[in-house]
Amino acid sequence: MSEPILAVSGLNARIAGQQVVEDVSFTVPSTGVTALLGRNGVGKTSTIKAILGLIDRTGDVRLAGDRVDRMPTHRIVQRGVGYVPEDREVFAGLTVAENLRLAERDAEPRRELVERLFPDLVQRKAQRAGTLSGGQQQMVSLARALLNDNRVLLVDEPTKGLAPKIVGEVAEALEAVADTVPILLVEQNLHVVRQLASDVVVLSGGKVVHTGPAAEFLDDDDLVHRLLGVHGDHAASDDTTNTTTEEGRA
Ligand SMILES: Nc1ncnc2c1ncn2[C@@H]1O[C@H](COP(=O)(O)OP(=O)(O)OP(=O)(O)O)[C@@H](O)[C@H]1O
Repeated sequence: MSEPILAVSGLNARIAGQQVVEDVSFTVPSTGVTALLGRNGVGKTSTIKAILGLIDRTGDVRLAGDRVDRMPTHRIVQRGVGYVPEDREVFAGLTVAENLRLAERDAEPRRELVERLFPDLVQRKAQRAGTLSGGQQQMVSLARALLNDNRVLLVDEPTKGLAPKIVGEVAEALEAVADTVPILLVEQNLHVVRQLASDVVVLSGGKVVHTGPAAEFLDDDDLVHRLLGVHGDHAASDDTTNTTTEEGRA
């Protein structure tokens, strides 16, 4: 197997004096989607922020074998770690085109690729981003990360709060994006995990409690229920597939 694009080892992070990431170790293969799963508040977002140096952390983080854990965030981003944050963070008062232009870091941004994957954004380039739907804002956020020649994308809950039809559209876009760059994906919707992910890393209480192939994990209903508090994605009812429901919200 080729070298992982991202290797996290013994990662620890604290927020406001509380340890939110504890001795976390996992790898992200150089192709495909790796899903970072867990109930609400287990430290998924904090793990991503710790990798990026957005919160204080200790531990070993390697990008294609090179240590990046002592670098400030902007250097890590320059090295090719793209971040699509949970709240999308589009500039509401700027147009779609302006939002995209601001994100261009490389001398030769991949505009054709973005236009091919997000034709709707081309149609809406003069529209102010604040007037877009949640799904469209998510596309802007993904497109911004894709403009640059990133080596890995960290994508945090891209389908959160979106209507089911739009969830499908965002998942399709992610699938196309994943053909061009490996992704570490925080995702609560297990249908989306099933569709996209080859591997899963499951957190509980800031620690890794399971890693392995995605299909194997999702097929193990008892394990899914124990670790996520929901039933697997092949269970009968749709509303049992999102870990923000049921005990997952505890
Ligand atoms: N700014 C903050 N101040 C204090 N505590 C925080 C802050 N951000 C996160 N936490 C705490 O850190 C822990 C981990 O939060 P984190 O957002 O990483 O979890 P998560 O798994 O991403 O959750 P969710 O699924 O709800 O997004 C939680 O206990 C949370 O309450």
